[in-house]
Amino acid sequence: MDQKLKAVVSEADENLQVEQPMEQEFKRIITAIGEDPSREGLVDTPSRAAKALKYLTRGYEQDLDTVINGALFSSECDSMVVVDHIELYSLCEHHMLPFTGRCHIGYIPNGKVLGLSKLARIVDMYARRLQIQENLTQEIANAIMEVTGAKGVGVVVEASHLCMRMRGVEKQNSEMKTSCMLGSFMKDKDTRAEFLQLIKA
Ligand SMILES: Nc1nc2c(ncn2[C@@H]2O[C@H](COP(=O)(O)OP(=O)(O)OP(=O)(O)O)[C@@H](O)[C@H]2O)c(=O)[nH]1
Ligand SMILES: [Zn+2]
Repeated sequence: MDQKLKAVVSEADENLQVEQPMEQEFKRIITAIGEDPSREGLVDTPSRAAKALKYLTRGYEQDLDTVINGALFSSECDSMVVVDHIELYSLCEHHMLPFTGRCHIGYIPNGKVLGLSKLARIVDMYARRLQIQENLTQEIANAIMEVTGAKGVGVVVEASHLCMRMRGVEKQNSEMKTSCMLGSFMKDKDTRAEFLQLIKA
């Protein structure tokens, strides 16, 4: 490639980088809040912020099949399996501010158990999207039911929302607790009680 063409291609590359839509939007936001996006400390901020937001919402690029990666194993186990205190980081869909907390999962297998880490990966896949906590809880439970065909699934999420702490009503200590019980966890109160007891312990 001759020098002139190289220069044109390199300039086009630069423009392409600058014109990444999310970066452009962050530049506009920085301007809208009264800051100068060209000042030294902020020059790279639009691209950093875009990268961070893409990371925080990477769940949109994932699907259940890829996340599970075939880690579903035959098992005779028909007792409750509980994995608790799976930390979660999400963004509330109303303010796009973080909510963070823990997810507790229980299920009763029906011939198949799921790779342990995959429960946490399912939580992440749905948490790393714009969410409300109620839907997040339900989506996690439905996914586990769909993938394992379990006799029952229970999911409890406890989370603290920055939109309630840093702004708005500014309540620092309240947590939202949501649950979704499916199959035997819904129908059988002893199963539900066993699950709730296990996650309390
Ligand atoms: N149910 C539910 N509500 C949420 C969640 N995250 C944020 N919210 C609420 O969404 C509501 C949005 O209410 P609006 O009145 O439209 O927005 P707002 O003026 O910013 O509300 P305030 O937060 O009360 O200042 C607020 O009550 C938030 O607390 C969530 O995960 N679940
Ligand atoms: Zn919010």
